Amino acid sequence: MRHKPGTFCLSGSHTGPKQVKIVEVGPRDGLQNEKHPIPTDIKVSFINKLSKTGLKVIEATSFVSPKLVPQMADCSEVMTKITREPGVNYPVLTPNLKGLEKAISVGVKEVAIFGAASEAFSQANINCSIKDSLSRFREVVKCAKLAGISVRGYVSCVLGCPYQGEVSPEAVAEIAKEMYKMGCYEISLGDTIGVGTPGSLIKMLTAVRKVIPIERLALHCHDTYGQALVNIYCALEQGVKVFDSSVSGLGGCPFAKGATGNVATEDVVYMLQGMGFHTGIDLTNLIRVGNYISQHLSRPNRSKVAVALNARNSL
Ligand SMILES: CC(C)(COP(=O)([O-])OP(=O)([O-])OC[C@H]1O[C@@H](n2cnc3c(N)ncnc32)[C@H](O)[C@@H]1OP(=O)([O-])[O-])[C@@H](O)C(=O)NCCC(=O)NCCSC(=O)C[C@@](C)(O)CC(=O)[O-]
Repeated sequence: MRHKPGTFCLSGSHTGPKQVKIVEVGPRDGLQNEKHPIPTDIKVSFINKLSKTGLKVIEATSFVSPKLVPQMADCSEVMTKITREPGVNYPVLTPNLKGLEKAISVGVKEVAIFGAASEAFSQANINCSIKDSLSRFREVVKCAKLAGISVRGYVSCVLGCPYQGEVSPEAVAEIAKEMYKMGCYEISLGDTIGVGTPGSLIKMLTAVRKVIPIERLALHCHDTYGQALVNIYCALEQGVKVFDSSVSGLGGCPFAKGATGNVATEDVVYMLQGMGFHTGIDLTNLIRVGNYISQHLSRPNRSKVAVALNARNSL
């Protein structure tokens, strides 16, 4: 059941299934930009702990150039060492066939391709034009499907680009449509630098939902300008039911200077649970995992909910 925009009901009188999917991107987006090498065993233990919180999707790592993103150089080892819990999905990023082949060799069951709605960001991030990226992605999707692997698509810079500034909703819709047509089962719309507001978000979603069913869309918010939760609320009202987030608000893209972490999973779960949505996630346990990785990174937990509950309950 889909709400008509504007008819979403906070009070709980809505009778449809109040389900949402959270895609935890902490181990990948959260850690990829960390300057100091994080030992593989810490990453593995982080993922294993996340697997016990009720999260159903944990993006574990990325199969990208180790020269460009050294923190993800141990991708194969991470995938080999983690304990894969039944019912939990561990997707990884694969920008090209080389990444896909490596991922397949360690038993990955789902991959994500990642493009951008901005030409400048595409060049900076994956070293090719949008047009060339789409040809690359078509090959990746084709081979993944032959191997029985599902593919998610990311579109970066959907609400603004660190290099070119404004990005038109039509440009976002165009690349999202191409990724959906080539066989991505879900398209995650990334506010890479966290500049979006409900105003720009609604314009962008209005364009994208004309070409892709809303239930196939996910929202991926960085919280640089503190707009992530309100944007998620707004997307919920529009009918989006999949949200990417990072425990403890970890995150950042090496190719998007100044962008801060993703919205904190703890904050998203707290808001959704308060609205009566079923997430299946144990918030207390999740906060403990956020504390664990924050301690390892020698920094405070960046989730407001975690900070509040840590102070109250000594978690
Ligand atoms: C995309 C490429 C690979 C193209 O890189 P390229 O330079 O065009 O590729 P190439 O085929 O010319 O290869 C160059 C070198 O990279 C190696 N190489 C090539 N491919 C791979 C691979 N898969 N795995 C391991 N190594 C690889 C390849 O073997 C070669 O090594 P050399 O001969 O120089 O020693 C490169 O530009 C790259 O890795 N970029 C990193 C992109 C990245 O990880 N960005 C961060 C993630 S995206 C993100 O954070 C945004 C998102 C998803 O969260 C959503 C949002 O917030 O908006």
